[in-house]
Amino acid sequence: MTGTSQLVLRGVRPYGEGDPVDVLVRDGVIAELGTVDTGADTTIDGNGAVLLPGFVDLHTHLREPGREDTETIESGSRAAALGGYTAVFAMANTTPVADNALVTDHVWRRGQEAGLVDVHPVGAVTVGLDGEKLAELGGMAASAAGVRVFSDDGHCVADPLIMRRALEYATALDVVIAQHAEEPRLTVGAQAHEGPTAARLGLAGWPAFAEESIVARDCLMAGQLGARLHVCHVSTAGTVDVLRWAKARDTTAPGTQVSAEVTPHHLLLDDSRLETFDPVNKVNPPLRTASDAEALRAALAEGVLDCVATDHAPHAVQDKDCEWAAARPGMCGLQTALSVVVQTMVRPGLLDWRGVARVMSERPAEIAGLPDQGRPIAVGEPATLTLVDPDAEWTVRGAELASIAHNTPYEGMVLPGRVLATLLRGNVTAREGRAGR
Ligand SMILES: NC(=O)N[C@@H](CC(=O)O)C(=O)O
Ligand SMILES: [Zn+2]
Ligand SMILES: [Zn+2]
Repeated sequence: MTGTSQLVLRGVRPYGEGDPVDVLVRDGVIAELGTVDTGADTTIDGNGAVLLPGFVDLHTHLREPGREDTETIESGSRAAALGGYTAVFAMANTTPVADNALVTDHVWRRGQEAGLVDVHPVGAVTVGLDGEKLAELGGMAASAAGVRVFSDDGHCVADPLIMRRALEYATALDVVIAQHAEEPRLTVGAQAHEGPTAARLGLAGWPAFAEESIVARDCLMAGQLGARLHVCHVSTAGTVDVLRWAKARDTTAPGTQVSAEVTPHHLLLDDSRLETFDPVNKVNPPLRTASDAEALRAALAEGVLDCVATDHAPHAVQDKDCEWAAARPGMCGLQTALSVVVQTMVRPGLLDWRGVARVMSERPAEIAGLPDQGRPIAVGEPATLTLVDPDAEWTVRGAELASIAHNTPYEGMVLPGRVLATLLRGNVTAREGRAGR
């Protein structure tokens, strides 16, 4: 599908607003918006579908290098394009760990070769994710990949002095530290959200305050150091309270010091799903209570939570289809994220399509400092776009997803909202359920 110099989207509604218009794309850029009489090499009929800026995922696990049996940069890129994404941030917990420029440049280059989505490597904060020695953040930031986000995700940067140093380096380099907030001393052997459900099922608890205490500590440090902190996969109502407080006391431009993401699964699911003991529901941080999920939805609508990030975490059958305690935490999310957002936020009236553009595209692009993503839909802007049928419903089938692993907690669920097409700088990267160029 590549090589198209001129393409028309017919009858689409930017941000779901107003009457349908046509969009002429020439050489990767939006050339006309309105009624387009020009012919084109490719025409996509929108039939009134919603046009949004391409989605940006700040948190995805692509598993290459090391676990290509579960996901590769190529297969994950297909899943991303099909999910409406035009940029993803690939977490550093690979084998080898992405804690140096050799690995991050490799990930970047493989992403460019696949060419379906911009794959931005996340650099590790500490060598080997061991939490003890800072990685060479400057080397990764200055390399071809130009790493802008650093995280030990999968692990918490628990040592406060290491975290302090990381925040200081991040300020000097103008990059962001994304923290997986989990006080490890409070989650030894933890299997599920600490509460009545875990107690009844006999699963060791992962208390809410193991997350909240780290978020509070890190917000205090970021505030006093003037550093930028991004909080990964917020899962509790208490963390929302801490973030609301931290954002209110930010004396620089609001929202510059601390930002936060929420996953689709923490918006939709809760720990009542654990009754079946199906490890497909095992994830880190764990599914919390229904009232936590409600607080997360309200906070996303309010802006206390900045964006949605998938934490797409593919795992092999043998690592998921086993007894609960032995199963790896994590769930696939790239192809279902938009639908879960439509289900939990758009249908109940918590977000309109402008709001979806904000939480799925504009804010994540801002947080990571991507200049050409999350842009307005306007003449002269890059044609990096996602076309969504808001009324379509579909049944999730793990086996039909583009990821190599199939661990989805939404198996058999009927979800609303479907990605019709994804464009990356004018190239059609997904269309009618097929990814490619
Ligand atoms: N979320 C998860 O449950 N798992 C992630 C690691 C992480 O995001 O902490 C993974 O790499 O599988
Ligand atoms: Zn994590
Ligand atoms: Zn993760």
